[in-house]
Amino acid sequence: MLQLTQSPSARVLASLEESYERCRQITAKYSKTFYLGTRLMPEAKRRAIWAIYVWCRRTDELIDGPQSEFTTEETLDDWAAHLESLFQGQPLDDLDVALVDTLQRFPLDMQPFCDMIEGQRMDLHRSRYETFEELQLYCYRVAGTVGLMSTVVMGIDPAVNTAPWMQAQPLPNPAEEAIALGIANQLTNILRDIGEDAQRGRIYLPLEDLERFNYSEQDLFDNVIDDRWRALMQFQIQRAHRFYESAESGISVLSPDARWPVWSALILYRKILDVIVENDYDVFNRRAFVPKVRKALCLPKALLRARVS
Ligand SMILES: CC(C)=CCC/C(C)=C/CC/C(C)=C/CC/C(C)=C/[C@@H]1[C@@H](COP(=O)(O)OP(=O)(O)O)[C@]1(C)CC/C=C(\C)CC/C=C(\C)CCC=C(C)C
Ligand SMILES: Nc1ncnc2c1ncn2[C@@H]1O[C@H](COP(=O)(O)OP(=O)(O)OP(=O)(O)O)[C@@H](O)[C@H]1O
Ligand SMILES: [Mn+2]
Repeated sequence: MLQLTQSPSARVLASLEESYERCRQITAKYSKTFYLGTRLMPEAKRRAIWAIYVWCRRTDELIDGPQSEFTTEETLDDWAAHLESLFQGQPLDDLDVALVDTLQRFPLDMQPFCDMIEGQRMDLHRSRYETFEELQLYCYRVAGTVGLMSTVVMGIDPAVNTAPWMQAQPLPNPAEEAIALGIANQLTNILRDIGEDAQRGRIYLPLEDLERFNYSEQDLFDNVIDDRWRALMQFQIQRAHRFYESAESGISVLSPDARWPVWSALILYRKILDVIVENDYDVFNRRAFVPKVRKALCLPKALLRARVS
């Protein structure tokens, strides 16, 4: 049984190897898609992504996990203080050891980590979003931030800037594209989990969109699947596709050894949208997931995209 919550104690912390190994196991257990993506990366980068994954997962679990009923503003303040300690090079528990090492190896900025904690704070206070603009801020905080963190680890291809007249230019920074991919993933995640979230009284779909399609909150809680719902879902799915599209050009700026992993994660996570359509938009009674074999079949396509673009 993997444990995500740990209390600091006076005992000796895990070794670096043990800590990274636990991060690997947790990533493998919690996210088949992203774990698969990391398996395609060189060792040093994949280990760093596992360490970041675990910190993100632990942050998410404060709000979504089994202990979440005990999470308050203060819990998140403590978690932010814990984060500062990590950035000062001080691990407080076994899982921190890998992240502190990662922070020493890669020039990660603390801001996206803080922003993610603020995203979780939004979940503490609200269960509705009036407009897409409000939802987009939430998506940036809980997922766009992951794009920013991951980009630092994956690195930028120095060859992108090799023309003589460009030599004085700084390396390009595909931050917007990285954020767009995070938002696309989060929108997908929201669509997949509509039923589950409704059971917790949560609606992430912007209320302005529900209104536009003349579909009420009560319809959603009653799991009504009709033409209004299908049209509303098509609209949401199209929006997510647009974010995936705007992320694509950023991948060719990344270090070549990161392109296949990111294309794979993009294609596989995006496929969840296709499965929702195949399930006739029933996100209430069926969980949209991409079967293992179908995932494997996508990998050559991702490799091709990574090579040609
Ligand atoms: C292959 C690769 C680089 C992956 C990055 C893996 C990573 C560090 C993921 C962290 C995920 C995490 C636990 C975030 C906490 C908040 C949260 C839960 C966000 C949702 C993830 C869903 O994960 P999952 O399907 O396991 O969720 P369930 O528990 O099943 O509900 C999110 C949907 C956000 C994921 C966002 C990303 C992975 C960012 C993607 C962007 C990049 C990798 C940047 C690429 C760069 C350019 C230039 C395009
Ligand atoms: N149809 C399903 N019904 C119920 N539970 C499922 C179903 N499909 C998957 N699960 C379980 O739900 C959890 C999350 O499923 P999911 O398909 O999202 O896998 P994942 O590991 O999170 O991968 P991904 O990164 O692709 O989201 C997994 O533990 C999985 O065993
Ligand atoms: Mn998942």
